[in-house]
Amino acid sequence: MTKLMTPDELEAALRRIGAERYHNLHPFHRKLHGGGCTIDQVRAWALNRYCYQAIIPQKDAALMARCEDRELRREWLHRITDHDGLDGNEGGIERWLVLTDGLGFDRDYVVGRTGALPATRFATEAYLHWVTEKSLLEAVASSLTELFAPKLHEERISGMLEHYDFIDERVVAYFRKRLDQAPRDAAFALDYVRRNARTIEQQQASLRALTFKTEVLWAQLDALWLAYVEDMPAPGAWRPGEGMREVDAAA
Ligand SMILES: O=C(O)c1cc(C(=O)O)c2c(n1)C(=O)C(=O)c1cc(C(=O)O)[nH]c1-2
Repeated sequence: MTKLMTPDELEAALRRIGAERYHNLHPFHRKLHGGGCTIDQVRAWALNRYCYQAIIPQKDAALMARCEDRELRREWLHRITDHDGLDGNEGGIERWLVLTDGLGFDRDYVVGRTGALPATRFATEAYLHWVTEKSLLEAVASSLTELFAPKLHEERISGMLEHYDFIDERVVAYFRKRLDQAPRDAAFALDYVRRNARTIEQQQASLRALTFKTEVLWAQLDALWLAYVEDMPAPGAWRPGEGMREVDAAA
């Protein structure tokens, strides 16, 4: 029978979900970080992943819109500016576009998302809907995949710099920045869930939220694999050569 957990037991159960389900385990990531991707597979990944980047500040705004606790809003606010930028800070979305620039994409094509796989759009939109519709606790818990992100980002930075001559420091800047941002955000969210999941139902809902989020991430990589490793892109999805800046397309 499910029993009430102590905060430490709850944290251990959350971390187990990460150990078993986080997308660092996905074969596409192993291929990407190990140097096994072609430049077009890296392009497909960066183009699709833009959809995730774009939805993050929207889901953070949705979370804040339903939040009556001023302290929580104050703490959550910087997540939006981390991505959208403010004043002198260019923001994570801009840094992501530096990555897609480095891969030769036309910015309007990336931002327009018309070349993204349908499954990528559905998965990222599902995250926004989840945060909009579920309890605040579940919305916060769904961000906890970030507990596991820094290790993955480190692997990505070193693996991609080592294996691909088209990747340099400028284009991995997005991930370097997340190495500072993600641990701070994840520590806050973890503490929030530890303190606020006080009933069996709340604890189980928090675990389900984190599981759901690992599925949002996993489904995106399944779709990439099918489309660009197995060569089955959906009709209308990006094909190599499309959406490039003219100078790169001609090169
Ligand atoms: O590259 C990755 O594997 C990865 C994963 C995740 C994640 O685990 O959700 C995030 C990010 N990156 C990321 O860059 C990011 O800004 C971010 C925000 C969030 C969130 O749920 O609020 N997750 C993630």
